[in-house]
Amino acid sequence: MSAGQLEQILRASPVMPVIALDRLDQALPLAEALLQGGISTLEVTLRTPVALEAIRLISRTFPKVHVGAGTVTTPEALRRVEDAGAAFAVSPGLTDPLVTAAAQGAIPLLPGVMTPSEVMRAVDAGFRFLKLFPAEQAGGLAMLKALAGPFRELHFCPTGGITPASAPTYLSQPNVICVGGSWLTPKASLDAGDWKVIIDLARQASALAH
Ligand SMILES: O=C(O)C(=O)C[C@H](O)[C@H](O)COP(=O)(O)O
Repeated sequence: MSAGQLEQILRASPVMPVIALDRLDQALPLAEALLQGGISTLEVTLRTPVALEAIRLISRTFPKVHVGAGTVTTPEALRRVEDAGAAFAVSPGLTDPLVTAAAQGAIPLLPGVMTPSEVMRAVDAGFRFLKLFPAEQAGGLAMLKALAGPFRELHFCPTGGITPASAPTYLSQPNVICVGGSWLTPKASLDAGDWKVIIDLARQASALAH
């Protein structure tokens, strides 16, 4: 696990698109559209059967893209995404087996937390970059402000319920390194192959200040 590597990846784009791909042929045009719009870090969730192949394809084709794997909940999933070429992994939470697997693995993990005790557990395990998930339900901005008191050295990527309207306020919080969201990749645009919509959404998102 390398915190420096993860920091560089998370700082690369203010918004990390959270992606669920239904078809493998969407992977490359989508990565290209996001890149054209200025977004170079993306999270392909393991929610669909083509996710692993999509990660493999994107990482081989676009060395400049930091392609991460989302919904990594088990050591086995972590090994599989590493083999597929993922640059990092994201989990909605954190378990003891995942802590062990991340420590032994070669790619950094961004674990999910939503309470102070979960934050403390993640810190004990050596993590400094955390995903606040589900961000809005966990208390959103007010929660992040409260966490900044006792946990000064931590950086969060809030994800879950964030919108283009709320993203700038989240990003203005000193303890927010980037935000995650699915709004950059609407299913209808993916299905229609409407890459222009996605380029525009990515342009707007990449123009947001960190
Ligand atoms: O599947 C996972 O592991 C996830 O990471 C969940 C995502 O973070 C949220 O589904 C994104 O939420 P929205 O932006 O509100 O759509």
